Amino acid sequence: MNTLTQSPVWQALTKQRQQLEHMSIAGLFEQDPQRAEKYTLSAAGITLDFSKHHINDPTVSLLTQLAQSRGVPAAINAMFSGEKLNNTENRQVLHVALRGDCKHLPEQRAVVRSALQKMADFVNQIHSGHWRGATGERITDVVNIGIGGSDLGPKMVCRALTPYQAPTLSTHFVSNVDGADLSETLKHLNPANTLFVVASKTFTTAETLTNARSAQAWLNGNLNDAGATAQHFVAVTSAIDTACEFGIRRDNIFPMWDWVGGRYSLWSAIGLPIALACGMMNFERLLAGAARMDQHFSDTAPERNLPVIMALLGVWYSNFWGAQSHAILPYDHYLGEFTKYIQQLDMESNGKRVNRRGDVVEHSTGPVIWGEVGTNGQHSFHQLLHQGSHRVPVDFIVSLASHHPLADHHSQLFANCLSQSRALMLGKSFEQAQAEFEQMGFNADVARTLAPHKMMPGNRPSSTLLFEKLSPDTLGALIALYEHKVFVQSVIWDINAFDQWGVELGKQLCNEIHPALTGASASPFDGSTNALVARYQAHHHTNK
Ligand SMILES: O=P(O)(O)OC[C@H]1O[C@H](O)[C@H](O)[C@@H](O)[C@@H]1O
Repeated sequence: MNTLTQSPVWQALTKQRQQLEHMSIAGLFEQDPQRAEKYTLSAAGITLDFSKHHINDPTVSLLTQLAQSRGVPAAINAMFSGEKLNNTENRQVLHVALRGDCKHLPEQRAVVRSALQKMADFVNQIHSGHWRGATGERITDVVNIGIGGSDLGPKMVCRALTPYQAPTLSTHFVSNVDGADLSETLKHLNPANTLFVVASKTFTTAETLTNARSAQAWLNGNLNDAGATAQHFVAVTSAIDTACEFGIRRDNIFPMWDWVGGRYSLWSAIGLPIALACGMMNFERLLAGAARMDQHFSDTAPERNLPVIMALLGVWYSNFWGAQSHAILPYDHYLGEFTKYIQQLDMESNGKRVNRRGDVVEHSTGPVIWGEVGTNGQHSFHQLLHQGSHRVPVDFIVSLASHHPLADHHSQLFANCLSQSRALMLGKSFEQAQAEFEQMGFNADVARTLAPHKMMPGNRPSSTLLFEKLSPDTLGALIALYEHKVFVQSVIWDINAFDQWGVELGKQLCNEIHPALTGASASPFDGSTNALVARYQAHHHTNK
């Protein structure tokens, strides 16, 4: 069998790139008046305009052929049927069962339904004030202690759904082992009104356990009650016995399963802070929005399939245009944590260098994901997007209506978003730049000298994702869209998107270095590490 890069479709795409290199995106619009309409798709309340890309009909046709030839439709079917796609950990990949009917997965649906009921009962107890802290007071603050997938998803969604939050309950997120994170959070809180959610699929993550122990000491110390954990701590984990050993009551433990990956888990009880903050009804709307995107993904042909198209565009730029990064720029204050969330989703899933059989791949895989909300980024890194030497495809994300129709803020925001994608595409010619300098009063020689600095090459690609208003349903669909995009790319690259062995070595080494810092063990490391350990020891010795 041909390797991926030797396959006829790959070779044809390489030729396509050579042809399109000489055509500007703006020129493609002139050639085809139907272009915007043709390259716009909608599903589950989300519209994707992918017309501002280096593509034409033959490109789209070849890219969808690539998806077919790599078995994307069969892989989608395999995921929804519960096949063990996570081959290195021998696990199913069933985050879709957390939010859809999945009639053929009755076992998973039954446990999911019972977990949702347990969440609903708990949310009701907290909201109604039936659940009280150890001193009899109501809970007013929830602190989620978790990291990675047990933090980024619920944190991102809670911020995104701020307009849906109940005013009587505040949510806080502590993830970093840096004591500043926990201390800065707790200093504003009253232990009598505080509930901790310890979120850890494995219940072995060092940062989470360290933070949870310190939170427990703060609670018990302040309430002068060694038994306060029972009313102030709940856990979400698949390691129920370990959580019990920590002191959390078995009744107060919400389940997780090995068929849900950490970075795909916000739909499970890991989403408890979302349900507490926004109510169970809004949590279920989030699930329903994701389920609508799941249905579109599983039922739609590749050329009309939003996640597949987004995945193929990513492959097109990573593998054929040499793009090493991808910017995600939400023009939405509430999506302030969205790019960080997608960073874990994409980079932990597709940041791999071997295929499913362990052979080193001969092409690039997942890009560096980065970005920030607009318009803030415009006054920071957009300079590089417009004139830098890197090729960075962009996703712009924007809503038609704001939760805050304040004067003309939203029309300004929307106009800025459209201006950026247009500026990236059109650029500014040398002549335009020179003429602008002459209009400013510079003579022709000076204007010519300055013009290269103002000139912008343009022809830089972007997609625009549009929806009516940021609601739980829309957000659910948007997240599911990116999940599936990442999955499709992994299928095309033949990598396992569901393990993360690359994070393990750092953890192992930390277990060796940490005791050396306190002198509890020797320091047999490399010269640099030994010297840095010695500096740490010297500092702590002299400051004793
Ligand atoms: O939920 P936990 O088991 O505590 O895991 C938290 C996180 O840490 C790990 O190191 C992985 O890199 C992440 O994928 C995971 O989400």
